[in-house]
Amino acid sequence: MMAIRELKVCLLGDTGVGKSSIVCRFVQDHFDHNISPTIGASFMTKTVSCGNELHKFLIWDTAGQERFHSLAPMYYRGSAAAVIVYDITKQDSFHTLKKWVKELKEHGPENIVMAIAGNKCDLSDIREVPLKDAKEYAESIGAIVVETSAKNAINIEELFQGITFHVRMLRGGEMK
Ligand SMILES: Nc1nc2c(ncn2[C@@H]2O[C@H](COP(=O)(O)OP(=O)(O)OP(=O)(O)O)[C@@H](O)[C@H]2O)c(=O)[nH]1
Repeated sequence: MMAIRELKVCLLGDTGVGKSSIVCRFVQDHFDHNISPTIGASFMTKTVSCGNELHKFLIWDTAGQERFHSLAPMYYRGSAAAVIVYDITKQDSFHTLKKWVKELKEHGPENIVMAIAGNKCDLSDIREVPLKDAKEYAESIGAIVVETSAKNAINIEELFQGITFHVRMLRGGEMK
């Protein structure tokens, strides 16, 4: 029998950056132009095989609207990884991302793997955040960084593979 390793991941970031869309693309390989803003948080799972193991992602997709901010600790506590999402066409959302990183560093679990996702890379013609800025920032905080498009299915699998890889390294090759 294959071992199942569970991995709790939460998504954080400004409203409208595409957190739910990233999860929906990853879990259901689907994209919805008319997706509604998340209320509170939503939970989904996806199990992928990796070598001789099964990895079960337990994914908490939080609501980005400011009125739900105080709920976030319930979801990032106990997470092995946080995906912090910004929209490459909105500088403000990159600023919000930095606030989330600060909060995670102050109140999040020690050793949480942070992955920065610059979403909506299909809209690079109206980009406001240069990839270079995101890379420099990610490096300064020891985070993974990737530009994604939930719409066009770009780098979504890679994002979660990167997370698995880094969580594995932190756990000394073992996904417990
Ligand atoms: N062009 C483009 N649009 C996207 C992409 N991802 C999401 N969107 C659109 O952006 C809008 C917001 O997406 P959501 O997934 O609801 O964003 P969210 O971050 O979950 O928002 P909250 O639930 O309010 O926190 C929707 O209209 C999506 O269709 C993408 O990769 N490219």
